[in-house]
Amino acid sequence: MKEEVGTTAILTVQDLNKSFGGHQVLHGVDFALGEGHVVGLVGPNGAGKSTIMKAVLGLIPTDGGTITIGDKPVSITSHQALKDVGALIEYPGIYPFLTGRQHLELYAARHHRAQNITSIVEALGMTKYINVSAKSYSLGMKQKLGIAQALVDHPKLVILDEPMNGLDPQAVKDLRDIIRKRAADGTSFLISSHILSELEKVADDVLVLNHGHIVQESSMAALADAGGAVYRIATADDEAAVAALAVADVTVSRTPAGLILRETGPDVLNTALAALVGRSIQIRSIEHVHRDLETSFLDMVAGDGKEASHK
Ligand SMILES: Nc1ncnc2c1ncn2[C@@H]1O[C@H](COP(=O)(O)OP(=O)(O)OP(=O)(O)O)[C@@H](O)[C@H]1O
Repeated sequence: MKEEVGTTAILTVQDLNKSFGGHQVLHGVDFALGEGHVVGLVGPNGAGKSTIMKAVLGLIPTDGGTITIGDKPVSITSHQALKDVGALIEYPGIYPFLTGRQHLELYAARHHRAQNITSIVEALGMTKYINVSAKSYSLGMKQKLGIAQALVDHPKLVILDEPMNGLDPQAVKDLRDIIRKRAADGTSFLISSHILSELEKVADDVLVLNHGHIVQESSMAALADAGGAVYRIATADDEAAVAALAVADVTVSRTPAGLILRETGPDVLNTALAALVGRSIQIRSIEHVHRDLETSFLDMVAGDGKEASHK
């Protein structure tokens, strides 16, 4: 029978702090992950995503705060709670002379071992090479094996750090289907990814981390609805455009795809266009963009050097 998916927290992180040397990388991080929920952890490079995941897995010492899985604490010296946790952090641990199947046999401890292995191998499309030694695996094949290792034993909590790295589109879809199916059966997921469009398809909630602070914690739907309309403006000279907009008191985020303008008031778009036209800056295109995770994310981490924010 299908397990009932409730709101019980399977993972609770409270006031987590972490420094490396004198550099504090996590500042009072708090969040909870409910049973059957898929939470996306996003943030710029170096924001502290992997550090959170390593702390949750008891792989690194922390500088205060508590981590609880189920009702048991986790720390560098307390790993009992991790029995029911599957994880892929940074790079999959691969032994070149073992076959894929032999790897999975190391991780599949429970009843229905052979059946669990066959099922994850099929779900991730690994059947053709699962009996071949892993030294011949491509980057994507190794990544799939790492994901399979995390999932094969049907853990209650799964932590995946950049799981889509190196996966082809079919494998990305296969992974998405597995995550949604397992979540529907009560498995909880914490997933970091820079591929925000993919994360958006699979996560229920999102945590945005910036410089070690959680700057936003929201359901994916609420995030998409938050704020006003968003426009992407392509100009012939973005640098000059940013300067002209600053003079006009308009805030934009600068991205490789153009300037992202958020409609924070009724006249913002008109003011921006007037400022650009007034300085004879050629406008190549203007597009009303769907307010997705990417635009929300760019707004939230704006002001970090690449983005231009003027008041
Ligand atoms: N072992 C370590 N020793 C010293 N500094 C570290 C160590 N591990 C991480 N850091 C630092 O901690 C900060 C957070 O790193 P972390 O790997 O958690 O970021 P991230 O959000 O996962 O980044 P990315 O998106 O690039 O993977 C960075 O400034 C990083 O240099």
